[in-house]
Amino acid sequence: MSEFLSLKNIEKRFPTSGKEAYIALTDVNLDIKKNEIISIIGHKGCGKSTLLNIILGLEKQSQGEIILNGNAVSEPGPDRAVVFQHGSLLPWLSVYENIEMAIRKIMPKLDALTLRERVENFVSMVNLDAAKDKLPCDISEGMNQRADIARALSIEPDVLLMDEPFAAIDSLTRTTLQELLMHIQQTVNTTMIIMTHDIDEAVLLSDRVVMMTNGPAATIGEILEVNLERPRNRVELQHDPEYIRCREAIVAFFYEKFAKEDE
Ligand SMILES: Nc1ncnc2c1ncn2[C@@H]1O[C@H](COP(=O)(O)OP(=O)(O)OP(=O)(O)O)[C@@H](O)[C@H]1O
Repeated sequence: MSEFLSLKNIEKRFPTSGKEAYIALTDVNLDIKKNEIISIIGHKGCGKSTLLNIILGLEKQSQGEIILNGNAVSEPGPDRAVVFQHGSLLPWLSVYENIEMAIRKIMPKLDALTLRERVENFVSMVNLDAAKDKLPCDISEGMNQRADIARALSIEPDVLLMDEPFAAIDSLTRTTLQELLMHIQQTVNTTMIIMTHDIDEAVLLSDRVVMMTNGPAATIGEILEVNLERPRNRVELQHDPEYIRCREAIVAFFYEKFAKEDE
């Protein structure tokens, strides 16, 4: 694995009504390898979404740079796809049409047969064959997230960014979605960056867990390697010493070193 996404000295300041700007992020440095799966975990307000928007090119950092495949990121591009907490499918298009439209935009020259095969392949990847002709409003929130993941992956991005993708989903469905994502991680070659609040989710899904300190001026506090083989089985992991070690390290970071009062 070679390093291909680097966050170098990222700082983000937001203007305020006063004289001083609000420093949301400072001195964020991270090298991510191709096909690596990273979770970024932190208390509310530590700047996860801000960092995600900077990597996507939707927000400009105040200092530093993001290098992807040797180039500085300055705007959004098809090499980065995103799944947000609340799905972002176009409500007037079916699941199939949403995925089809995403592919058409990036690969306008695909012939009709290849396009159809490609859409159906991604529909199947997230087990939505039976619901492919439904509108987003006629399927559950979990199915919307599955469709959104399929749509994001269908353009074959180099990096898939996910902003608390399962946070709005009930816990049993969330488990199913995490299982599905683990299966997808085994089948596609895409670097993934998952923003989350959920300790078990971070350990289960990731190769490394990046722990953010609290804001203002949040930064990376610790990085934890998760040395668990894949495929991973969540039930067996409950007794795995490495899983327990990772969990304890994250709990210690967030509840001892960087505890946060309820606001
Ligand atoms: N446009 C903005 N203007 C001013 N301050 C902002 C702006 N966007 C974010 N912030 C502040 O920057 C900090 C980081 O916000 P951000 O939304 O990135 O955190 P987060 O970790 O994603 O939070 P959450 O877990 O609640 O989604 C917060 O204190 C927030 O209030």
